Amino acid sequence: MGLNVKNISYRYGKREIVNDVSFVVHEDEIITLFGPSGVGKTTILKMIVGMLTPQTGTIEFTGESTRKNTLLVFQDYLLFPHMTVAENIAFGLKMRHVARAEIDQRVQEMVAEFQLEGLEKQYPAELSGGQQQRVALARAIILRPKLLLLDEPFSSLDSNLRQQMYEYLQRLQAHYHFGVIMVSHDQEEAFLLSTRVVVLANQRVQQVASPQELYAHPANRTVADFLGCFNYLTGEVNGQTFAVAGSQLSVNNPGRLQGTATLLVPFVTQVGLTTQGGLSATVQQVHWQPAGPTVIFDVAGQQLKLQQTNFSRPLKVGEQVRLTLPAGGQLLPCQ
Ligand SMILES: Nc1ncnc2c1ncn2[C@@H]1O[C@H](COP(=O)(O)OP(=O)(O)OP(=O)(O)O)[C@@H](O)[C@H]1O
Repeated sequence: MGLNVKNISYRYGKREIVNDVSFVVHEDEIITLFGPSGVGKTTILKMIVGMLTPQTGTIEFTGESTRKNTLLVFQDYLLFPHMTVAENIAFGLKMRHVARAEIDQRVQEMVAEFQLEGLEKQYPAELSGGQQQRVALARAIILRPKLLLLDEPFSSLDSNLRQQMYEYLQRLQAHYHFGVIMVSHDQEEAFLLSTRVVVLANQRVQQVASPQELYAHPANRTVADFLGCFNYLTGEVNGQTFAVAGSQLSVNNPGRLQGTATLLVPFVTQVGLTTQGGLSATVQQVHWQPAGPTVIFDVAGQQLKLQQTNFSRPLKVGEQVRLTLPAGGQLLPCQ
């Protein structure tokens, strides 16, 4: 089961929303469409379920997935206000004329899965946001979708309830086996839940990668900026070395880069202190945090922020240090 989205484009009137977007969803994956507001994430979901037709490109369902067993759950739940919890959950099966006894048994299964016991006869207005969200998911999962599309499903929930919903989603996915395409602009959520993330910006797919890969190797400056967790050190490339502030660093030079370039240094890079060589820096600020201090260095006028967990000794504001960065850092063209 899965999905193959190939080169789709969509315009509202003359306004281009998405252009040449491609990605695949494999069996049992959680894919997140991740990008700034208005980039076209909901538009892509609507094309997948057939509410909109792409002006170019194709959307192919593979394996057991079909458009019929693909369900879209909207951000605002859209529960029927005049129906009880049990009636809301049963609704889709009723529409499919499933036998009463089977409906009752499957509703009970969903009520148990989503811990909605005792709420079966309540109306949506009598439920908390988290309970409403569970009913909305139960109402979709009872139909045994092969692909579940979730449009910012957890955005209205506080962080504790979100954590609970993540657990529900992962547990249910493992139990009932369906692929998920989720829309989010919450990075923590996208990274925590997704097998792969589709990063969208400027009408296009910028990168499709696992959270780990995105973090280690953002494809370009747009992705790095959107992730927002990198320093950019500008210097000069010479072969496999990179000179910044009079220090030579070993880098992962893709070969085509020469001259001025930017070294990506993730905030969480673990650096060492040395007395010889390394990168010369001045400690500008030190902020205590439970997982280790965040230290801001000045590197010849460029700022380097590191969320370090294991400096070999406490650092003092104003002191000069020499830092050893891990070899093989990623260079991007200078912008
Ligand atoms: N029916 C419509 N007619 C014209 N423009 C529309 C229509 N629906 C959406 N748009 C525009 O298309 C763009 C993409 O909308 P879409 O809802 O797909 O973005 P999104 O990435 O899901 O945004 P958000 O994260 O804010 O939900 C937006 O600029 C929106 O204003």
